[in-house]
This record gives sequence, structure tokens and C-alpha cells, in this order.
Amino acid sequence: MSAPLWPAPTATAPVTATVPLPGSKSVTNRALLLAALADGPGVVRQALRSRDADLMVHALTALGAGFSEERDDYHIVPGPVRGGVSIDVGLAGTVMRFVPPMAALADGEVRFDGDPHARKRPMGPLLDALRALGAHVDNDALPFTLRGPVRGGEVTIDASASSQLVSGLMLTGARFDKGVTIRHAGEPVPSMPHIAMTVQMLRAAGVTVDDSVKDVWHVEPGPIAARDLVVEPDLSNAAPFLAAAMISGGTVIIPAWPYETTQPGDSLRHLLAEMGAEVSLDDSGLRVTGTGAVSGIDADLHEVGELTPTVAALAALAGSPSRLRGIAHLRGHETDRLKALVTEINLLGGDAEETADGLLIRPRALHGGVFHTYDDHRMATAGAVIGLRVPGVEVENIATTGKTLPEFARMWARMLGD
Ligand SMILES: O=C(O)C1=C[C@@H](OP(=O)(O)O)[C@@H](O)[C@H](O)C1
Ligand SMILES: C=C(OP(=O)(O)O)C(=O)O
Repeated sequence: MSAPLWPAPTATAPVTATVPLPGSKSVTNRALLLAALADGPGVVRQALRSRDADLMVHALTALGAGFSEERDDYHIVPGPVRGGVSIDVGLAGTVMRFVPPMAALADGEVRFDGDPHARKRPMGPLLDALRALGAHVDNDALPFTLRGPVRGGEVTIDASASSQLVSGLMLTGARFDKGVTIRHAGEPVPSMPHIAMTVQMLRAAGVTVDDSVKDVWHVEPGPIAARDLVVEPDLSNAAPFLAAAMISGGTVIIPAWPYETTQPGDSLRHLLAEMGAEVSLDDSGLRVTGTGAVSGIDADLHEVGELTPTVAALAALAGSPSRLRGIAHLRGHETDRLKALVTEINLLGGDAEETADGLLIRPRALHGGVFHTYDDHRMATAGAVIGLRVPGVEVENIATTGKTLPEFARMWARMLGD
């Protein structure tokens, strides 16, 4: 049975809206895992509530942590890490890469599996690293069964497919007897701000991390301090809403935009300005005002790959060509995002082309049609962005936004004044 179609609303007037956003997926899932490994009970406030966050809570619960909820706050009581359990990672990169190193602390086997496409996402370098550190793992991708213990020490890993391979080892690293030293060898690691986020959150939990040498990260063994922390809004999920301001010639404000952050979504301030928006940040939040016209862009998105679907949607509506570079690793995301974006933009009459490491998108008038989403939350929001300008776009399976933003369709309607 095919997934239902969501008629994407068109913007009939300039969008003027303030859009508060739920917590960051990346901060939430790091904070939950660190809390489960901490030296006492902790609190994660304004956490994201979504499929990826739920999968993390279920995984950590299976491994022995206690969770109670109060609105969007989680109270976490760590416990000894226990084995003999099965974990569903869904399609969540943060669950499939962050939880196995923790499971290597368990007293028995832990079995991992996920959605059909999760079996295709890169896991091999992480599982090899866990083997090199002492674990037994019976496969090179999902599904696999892992048995510790891991004593820690030095390991070399090719993390060019995903920064999460490094973050995963670091997050549990302090709990290995010998800590962990990770050396990257290979093409450049993508999404470095996400590694900076890992380092920053570990340090905030009292863990000693040395990242002074390029491509080497050392995590000292020791306790992870329990914390009471507030999660920042998800800046990557701000992208489609801010794009709406640009396309419609309106203004969108995202409250509580942090002045300092490791979230890659902060780069939207520069990217959208380059594409023609007026952007300002003050105590009321981030304000983006558009003219209705979008300029094409030549951008290296290697560090901020998860912004690509929105930038590509804007590029498909732009008045000049765009070149998006440094994003070959997006082929291993929720779906092959380069292929998916080219296919769907071109099905609507656009002119997009895949390159070795990115996309070329040239201006061409688009028409309505079905925008397929491949179980990718950011493909769904990209379809919604195009639909604001192009009548008759129907996004397949808008519910896939539940991976990180279950309220997307309602928030979109509210933004448009419905
Ligand atoms: O560590 C994280 O929270 C993330 C790292 C990035 O992964 P890649 O390095 O695989 O791009 C990013 O794209 C993903 O959405 C979240
Ligand atoms: C790549 C992404 O997710 P994941 O955490 O599953 O890797 C994303 O959200 O764009």
C-alpha cells in the first residue's frame, strides 16, 4: 500500500510568524545517553520528543537506565549496564552509532537491528573499532550482536562516512577502563560541528577530552557527572520555516536561538543571507526576512550536511544556478539524499544533477506532482518548502517528519495562519 499524500499548502501571502521549535535531536540524544552513564540521577529539560528520541530512551531503558517523564523533561536514574537485550535503532544515526559502544559495557550480549534502510547505513568502521578495543561483533552492519567487555585504549578509524562514528566512541569512552584515543585516517570527517558538540557536552559533564591534534580525540577514563541541563531548540529543523520567509517575502522568527552553539544549524544565518535573506539575531530570536526572490549559491556543506535538503529546495526555486559541494556522505544518510533530491526535483520539472560530491541545481519552472520522501524527514520538509511556491505538490508520507519533528504538519499550518 502506498503512503498517503499530503497536499503541500502554497503561500498566498507573505508568511509572518514566530515559530518556537522543540529541542535539538543531536543534543537530546547525547544528553540522554550521558545521563544514563552518569554517576548519579540527572535531568534533561525541554528534550525533543520524537521517534529518534523515543528510540534512544527505549535503548537506554533496555540497557538498565530508569526514565520518568514530566512534560518535555526527562529524569534519568543510571543503572549498571545490562546485556541479554535487543535494541531497535529505527533509522536513527544517533542510536545506531552512539549506543553500541555503551552496550559494550554490558554483562552479556546485546542485539541491534533497525529499519530496512538502517541496514545499509555505514557501521563497519565503528564495529571494527569496537573489535579492536576488545568486543566481539558478529557482522559489519545492522543487524549485529555485540558482546563486551571493551577495555578501551587506542584505535584508528575511517570516519569519512559519518562523524557519528567518532562521537559514538567518545560518548562512552570515559567509562572504558583505559579511556579511548581515536585516530581518524581517511578522507576528511564530515559534520565536524557535531564532534565539537560531543566534546563540549563531555567537558560539561566533567570528562577530560583532548582534541588539540587534528583528527585525534583522547577521552580520559573517569566518571561522567550527572547534570541538569536544558536542550537548545533544534536549529536544523528551523531550516524549512526560515525558508518559508524567504520564498514568500515574509518574516519568520525562531525564539531562543542561542548566541553560541555547536549546532550546525547556526550556519543557516550565513547560508540564507547568501541566498538573499535579511538575517538578524537578538534576544527575541533569529529573524529572517525574505524578498520572495532566492539567489543561487555555491556552498561547501561538508560541515553542515543535514541542511542540504532545505538548501536544495531553495536552490530549486532560485533565480540563478547553485552548486552544493562536500556532501558525498549524504549518500549514507536516511536515504541516498543526493539521488533522492535530484529525482524528486526533476520529477517536478526541475533541473538538478548529481556530481561526485554534491548537486548542481539550475533554475527551471517547476510544476505540481508527488514528492517522494524515502522515509527521510528532511526530504518531507524539502517537499513542503517547494510546495509553498509551486501549486499541486503532494508530499508522500509527511508523517516521516516524526523522526525529529512529529508536529511538523501542524506547525506548518499554524505558520501559514490556518
Ligand atoms: O552527531 C549527530 O548528532 C549528527 C551528526 C551528523 O551525522 P553525519 O556525520 O553522519 O553527517 C548529522 O548529519 C546528523 O543529523 C546528526
Ligand atoms: C542525517 C540525519 O540523521 P541521523 O541522526 O539519523 O544520521 C539527519 O537528521 O539529517
